Amino acid sequence: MEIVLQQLVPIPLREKIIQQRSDVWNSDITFRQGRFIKIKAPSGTGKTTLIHYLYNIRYDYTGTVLYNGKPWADYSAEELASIRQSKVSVVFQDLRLFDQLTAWENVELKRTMLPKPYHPQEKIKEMAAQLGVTHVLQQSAKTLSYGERQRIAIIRALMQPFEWLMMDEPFSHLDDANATRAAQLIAEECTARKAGFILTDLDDDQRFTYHDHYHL
Ligand SMILES: Nc1ncnc2c1ncn2[C@@H]1O[C@H](COP(=O)(O)OP(=O)(O)OP(=O)(O)O)[C@@H](O)[C@H]1O
Repeated sequence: MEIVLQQLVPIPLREKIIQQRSDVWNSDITFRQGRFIKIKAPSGTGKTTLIHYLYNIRYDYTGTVLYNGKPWADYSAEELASIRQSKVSVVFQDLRLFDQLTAWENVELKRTMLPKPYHPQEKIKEMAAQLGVTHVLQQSAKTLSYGERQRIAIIRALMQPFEWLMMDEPFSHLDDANATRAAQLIAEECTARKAGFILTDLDDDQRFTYHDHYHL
């Protein structure tokens, strides 16, 4: 199980990329399941763009992204929906919580997407306690601080089964202690599923033992 990038170049960034060296853009690389992969890049070099290509919600690129040997473009809408329910989970930089729902409802919605949930409901409480967000679970998501929203988005992403977990600067608004606890939880969940983990960040991140490092 792998994700392969072949000569991927974002059309809006084409000029910039041609002038600079990148491990990812305009290269052939393979992300393998089970590995922890760090993608480091300064602001504005395309971390969010890359995550959107890997999750197949943005298509303004040349080159190819192959998921398990098949280009994203060749998957049907039904196949893509199924992949997002059980194979690929994501924490976007803008988190994308449903503001009109409570934090709990945001997580529960994801947990119950499949008829047979991956985690029991008690797991939400357990993870919320670990990440110090028990007291906000019944609050509407729009009233949460950004750091609380980040922790809820992380818990939400861990509720579904997945072979790949992608996170775009997931700790940007967390203090060190909470980031460390979140990283521990993420690593445990990825290891239990033998999943691949892709994290983008501005800095060197010491919270995971990465197998692969790339500079965007
Ligand atoms: N649809 C678009 N059209 C034109 N330019 C775009 C488009 N989307 C992104 N860009 C530009 O591409 C560059 C990379 O954007 P992106 O959000 O992927 O960067 P990033 O590395 O995630 O940045 P940050 O660390 O600040 O979040 C930016 O200069 C942005 O302005």
